[in-house]
Amino acid sequence: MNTIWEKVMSALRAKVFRRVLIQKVEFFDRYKVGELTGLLTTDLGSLNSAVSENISRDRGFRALSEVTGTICILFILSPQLAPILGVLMLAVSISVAVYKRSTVPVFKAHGLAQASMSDCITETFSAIRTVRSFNGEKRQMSIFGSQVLAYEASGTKLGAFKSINESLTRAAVYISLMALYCLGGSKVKTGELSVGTVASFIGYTFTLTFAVQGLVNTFGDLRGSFAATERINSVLSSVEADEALAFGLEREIQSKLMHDRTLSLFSIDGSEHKSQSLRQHYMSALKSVSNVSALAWSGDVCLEDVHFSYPLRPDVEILNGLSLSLKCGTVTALVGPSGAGKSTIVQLLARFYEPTKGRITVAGEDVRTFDKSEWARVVSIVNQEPVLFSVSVGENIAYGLPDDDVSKDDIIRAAKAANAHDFIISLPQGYDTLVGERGGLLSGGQRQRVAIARALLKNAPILILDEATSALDAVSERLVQDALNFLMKDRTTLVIAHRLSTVQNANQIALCSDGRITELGTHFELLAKKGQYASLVGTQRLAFE
Ligand SMILES: Nc1ncnc2c1ncn2[C@@H]1O[C@H](COP(=O)(O)OP(=O)(O)OP(=O)(O)O)[C@@H](O)[C@H]1O
Repeated sequence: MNTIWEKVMSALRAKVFRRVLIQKVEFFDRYKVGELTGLLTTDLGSLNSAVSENISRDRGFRALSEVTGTICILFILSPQLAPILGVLMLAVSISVAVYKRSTVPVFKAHGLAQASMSDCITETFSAIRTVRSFNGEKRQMSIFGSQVLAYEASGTKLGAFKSINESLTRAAVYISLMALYCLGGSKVKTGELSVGTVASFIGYTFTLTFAVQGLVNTFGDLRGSFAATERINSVLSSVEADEALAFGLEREIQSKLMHDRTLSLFSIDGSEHKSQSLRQHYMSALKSVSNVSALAWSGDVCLEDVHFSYPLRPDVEILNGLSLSLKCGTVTALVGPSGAGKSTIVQLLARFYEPTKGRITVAGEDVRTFDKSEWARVVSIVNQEPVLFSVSVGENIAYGLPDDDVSKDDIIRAAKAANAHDFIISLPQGYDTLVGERGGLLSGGQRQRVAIARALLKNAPILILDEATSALDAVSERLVQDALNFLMKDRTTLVIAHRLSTVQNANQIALCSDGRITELGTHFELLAKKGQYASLVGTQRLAFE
């Protein structure tokens, strides 16, 4: 039983993880990392312990059989006393259950206080650099301090409720026993029952008391597990899964199942038949995947009359009729004031979100006709703060590529081209050195060069550089810029940069303002226009030739 339950739990954990993973990006805008972590740890943990204690390890069944068995014995011993005892026990159980129900808000508040604490921890540590750079330590400590106090207060309240619960239960049990002594005593006095029968009856009553208590606890645990299941369901049903991603993922899982048994936990089984048939319907609407890459290497990427609002703020239109053509194999720089929508364009090109109106095409084909896993393969993004994973440098460079497609030589070649090889071989274990959580054991410039090596190895035809060099000192910036120039060669590149000096060599510069492209041309053409771009350049007081 135990083994079966552990298997069921592993499968459930994997299914919940998969369901979270394939949600649309807006799902992750809505929920905090800590909340989602809680779903997979605390909620599934309480479901696991409730069921494994009570069903898998038979505690609940044992309590149930003990209660039934003892009641039978009591009936045999004394058919007159047993119903009276039954009524008393039932009254005790009902009052305990009612009381426990009234403590649900206290339990909930305690759970929420715990979740807030874990949110604060996740938020602080996952953004430690931002905290450092803004001297935010004191602020975070103060927030965490108030959450610790709130947790302490809810813990104290919960403790008080628990002890009242315990005292009431015991008082009720002893009152029942006293009533039984009095009643039994009077029956012995009138000769209706023998002393022995009453003594054994009282002995069995103790057994029944403990068994009933066990049963009440089991119901309490099961109620907790229903609450956890309800929470998991309510979070997962709040937005739709991203079918364009789910389909590609499922196809990849199926193709890898032969080699990787752990993936079988994540594959769709018969119980998800409905979503499988939906996915097959979706699949039939998709174009053949093999030509995405060919199209992206040979055709322009165009945003055609794109309108967009973030799903969490549907009434605020961020892009309103934006059109821009990224010529194949050339560099387009996107500039504009803060909040104009530049990063939003990146998110649409990466297909984290889809336009609300208009379309994005590659060589004339709407990108929505390709599944997202395939699309992800043709787009590389290098951010200002690249995210590295807490594995080795080499594994980070090869991240996401099939193991059998990448050799150590390929990794070294990419690292050399990204100006990263020299610093990597000076690390204690070279390419096998672990980079720490989010790459924290490397400097900012080193992390970027690893990210560039990763993009080089991925060899995607479309490249997006989002403010890639703005956080670096002069030496690192030169190393990173050289690596980027190599990376951009022959790729359709979109560069977003606030410092206009870094984009003057782009083939075209697009100025984004109020959710549209308002100026388009080369650096000198736009300067000659004396429009918004020229005044932005003026504001930045940069010395151009
Ligand atoms: N996930 C989101 N949900 C809702 N609104 C968002 C979201 N992300 C960005 N916005 C809003 O969209 C608008 C455009 O933001 P965006 O990040 O695209 O601007 P930007 O031009 O890249 O700015 P910056 O140069 O400062 O990075 C802003 O008003 C921002 O508040």
